[in-house]
Amino acid sequence: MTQNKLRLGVNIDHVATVRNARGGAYPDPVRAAKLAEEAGADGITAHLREDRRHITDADIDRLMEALTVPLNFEMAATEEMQKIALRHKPHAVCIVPEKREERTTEGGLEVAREENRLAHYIAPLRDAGCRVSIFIAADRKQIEAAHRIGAEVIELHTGAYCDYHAEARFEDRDRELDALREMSAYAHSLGLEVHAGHGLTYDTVKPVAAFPEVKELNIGHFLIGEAVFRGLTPAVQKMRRMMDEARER
Ligand SMILES: CC(=O)[C@@H](O)[C@H](O)COP(=O)(O)O
Ligand SMILES: NCC(=O)COP(=O)(O)O
Repeated sequence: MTQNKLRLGVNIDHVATVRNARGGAYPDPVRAAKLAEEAGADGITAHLREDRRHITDADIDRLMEALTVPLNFEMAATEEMQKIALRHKPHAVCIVPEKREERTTEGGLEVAREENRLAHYIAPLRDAGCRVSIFIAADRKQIEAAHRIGAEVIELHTGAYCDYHAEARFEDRDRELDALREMSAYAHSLGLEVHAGHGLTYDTVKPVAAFPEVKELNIGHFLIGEAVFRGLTPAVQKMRRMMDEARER
């Protein structure tokens, strides 16, 4: 493994979405996580939403038992989630914004306006040995605030970049990509580890994977969708390959 290798975190939330459509145990997100591991994922990401619309508490218990790669536990900055994280002490905790009525995570966390609260919130997680990551927009003000509160990692929200690509709004897409590039370099210069994710696909992954400061991409919804057509193992393997190709250039 080279030092500049880009890690792939596979988010298995939407295996749970399909399972929950019928209320049973199938398909099992933990089985998907193990397959993703075997296919080359360097980590697994799961988002325990406050409304438990996909991943459940029992899924987190089982992932902690079953995984041999690190778990990146995404959660809102609530007291309930902090207790759960402190009970499990996953490798990484990624603090994300959550709105009950949203369809998916719409934006980045507002760190600058909540600096004091978030600094106190993440301190026990850090003390427990979790790497604390903050999911934010490519915005200098938010990056600086994440740095000041003591986060070790930021994850840049790539959703707008991917949406603009899908809508063929290429000027807007390229502007977003420039902001992601510039802010990855800036966050890295402050000593933050830089991750990125949300909405990435085979069509959008390479430009982001090519940023030398980015250490990890977290990708879920597209891979689970693609698994319907080609199977999860080939879907993950192809993403892994594309990330490596982008990095070699
Ligand atoms: C924070 C984030 O980007 C992921 O958690 C992703 O959004 C999957 O969860 P949802 O699809 O429920 O937003
Ligand atoms: N943090 C981003 C993530 O985990 C995956 O997002 P998506 O690929 O499911 O949109």
